[in-house]
Amino acid sequence: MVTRDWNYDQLIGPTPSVVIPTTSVAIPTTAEDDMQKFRWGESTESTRVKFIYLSQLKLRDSNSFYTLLVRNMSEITPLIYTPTVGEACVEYSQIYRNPEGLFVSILDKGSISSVVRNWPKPHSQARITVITDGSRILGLGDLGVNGMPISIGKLSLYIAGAGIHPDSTIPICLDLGTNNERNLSDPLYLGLKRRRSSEKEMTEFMQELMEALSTTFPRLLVQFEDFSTDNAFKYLEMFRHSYKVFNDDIQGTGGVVLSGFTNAARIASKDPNSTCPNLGDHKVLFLGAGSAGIGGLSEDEARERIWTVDSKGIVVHGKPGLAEHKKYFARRDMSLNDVLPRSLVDIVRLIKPTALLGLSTIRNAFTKEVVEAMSELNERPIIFPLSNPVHLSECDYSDAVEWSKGKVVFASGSPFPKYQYEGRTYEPGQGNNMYIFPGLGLGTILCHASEVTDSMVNASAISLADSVSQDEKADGLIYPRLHRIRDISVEIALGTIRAAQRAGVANAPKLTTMDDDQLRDYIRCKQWLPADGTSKL
Ligand SMILES: NC(=O)C1=CN([C@@H]2O[C@H](COP(=O)(O)OP(=O)(O)OC[C@H]3O[C@@H](n4cnc5c(N)ncnc54)[C@H](O)[C@@H]3O)[C@@H](O)[C@H]2O)C=CC1
Ligand SMILES: CC(=O)C(=O)O
Ligand SMILES: [Mg+2]
Repeated sequence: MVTRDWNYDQLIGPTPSVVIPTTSVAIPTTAEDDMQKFRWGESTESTRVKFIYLSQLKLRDSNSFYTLLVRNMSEITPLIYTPTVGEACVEYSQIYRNPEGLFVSILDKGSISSVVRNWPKPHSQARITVITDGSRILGLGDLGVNGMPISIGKLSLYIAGAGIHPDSTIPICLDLGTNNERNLSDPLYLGLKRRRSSEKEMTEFMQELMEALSTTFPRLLVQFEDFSTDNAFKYLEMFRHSYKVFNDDIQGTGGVVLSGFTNAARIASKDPNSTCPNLGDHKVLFLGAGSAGIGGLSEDEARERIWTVDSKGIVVHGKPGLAEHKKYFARRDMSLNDVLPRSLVDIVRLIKPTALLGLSTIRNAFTKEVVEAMSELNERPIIFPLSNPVHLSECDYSDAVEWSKGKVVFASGSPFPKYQYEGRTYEPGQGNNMYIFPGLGLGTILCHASEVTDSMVNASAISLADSVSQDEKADGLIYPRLHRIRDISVEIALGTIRAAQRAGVANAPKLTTMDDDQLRDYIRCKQWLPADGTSKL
């Protein structure tokens, strides 16, 4: 007999009654306690139960759920998004309780249109879908249909962080098979027990899917999420000029990294208020050359200042079999015949970067030696371990502070707690695309953009960088605090709309006649708030 691992009986029962006070709501343990548990990704039974509880609350009383989320973004986000969502994905077939999104299977090929038409909410209201094929969920690899909570979690952030109406969102997970042996042999696995489709079959499927979605939901913006790197680049290129689509891991991550790096460079230049830090003084080393490491930074000047390192060492031009997406940043000033260092610390000593960014999924890749080498080279070393979830982070915040003696300018993909060092409290940044996609999506939707251009992504990054307040700057932050996400999303949407207008892809003429303050007000009044429950988007 097949048994499920956990006893969830306590979670079944009447609708949880949650009283929403006018001030912040306390969850059973303190956020600080939870943050300690998230350290090293030790997602406890307690955080899992909270994930399930919150999912159930959303289904039964979505108004209370979103009120709780909007009023407690910093505390609740780690429970519905990284790191807890990673654990939820791994265990999704075990903890599955109710349908929350749309599964489209390779077996539906030929009749995808009739499947998407089953979506039970009004089709004319659909505005945004997050689609994953589950092939690279965070840094956890191929999880197949267990990737559904990623689409759900990202859309919860659209709703709470940008003010998109819940009924305008469609979480989608594609079932194209899985190459994950654990799933294939798990009797409870919810997806197809077959290996992933061939490239040809998948491409035909994707073409049919995009056609079906755009016909059924004419105003839908598509966010591709957590596709394996080869497919992430391939389908973005294939569809970006014919449908409203962007790839969060390539473009959203590019935007959030550019934004955080710009502010970090301001700090490193000792002028946090400078409008234009001299980025030409910087050298950036990326550990990880996948979709997240390569995306978004395609300026010619930037190419000279960027080195990428993959599992085989520094990525050098002319290497036989080099993946297409790695070629752009492959170094031309190094040759395959050079004897190049292999260890990261030796690479750091050779290149002397001002910034070290991790998108490698290698836990603890930024060792004490590496951080010390960065600190010897730089007065304010910029170190961003961006891999998710927490237990795959290249470096822990407390270690980065200790090893750099408090000099580090730090942002991680998943949240770390503040850290006390020599009588001072240090606060980390969270360099996660969750800061970009809600505002980028909101702006794209509001101006009826026909496509998402690189200039719109760049504008979203600049708006995010400029959103850091004077107080936040005084505290050494390079990203705004998360509780301000709705206001930040307004600024990002504004930047996105203006860029869409300049690029000639916006289709809402009345927005062009508004000045920036009028446009801000317009965006704000379009944001859905759980309390009033009205449909605005
Ligand atoms: N903070 C954020 O907003 C985001 C973070 N990510 C995270 O970035 C990570 C990578 O994502 P993708 O680029 O899509 O994955 P990927 O699997 O395509 O790329 C991983 C890269 O790391 C390299 N790598 C693996 N082992 C290595 C080693 N021992 N030494 C050096 N390099 C090594 C690989 O060669 C590859 O280039 C994931 O953990 C993901 O969660 C992804 C998107 C956004
Ligand atoms: C944050 C995100 O999109 C990722 O880790 O894949
Ligand atoms: Mg992602």
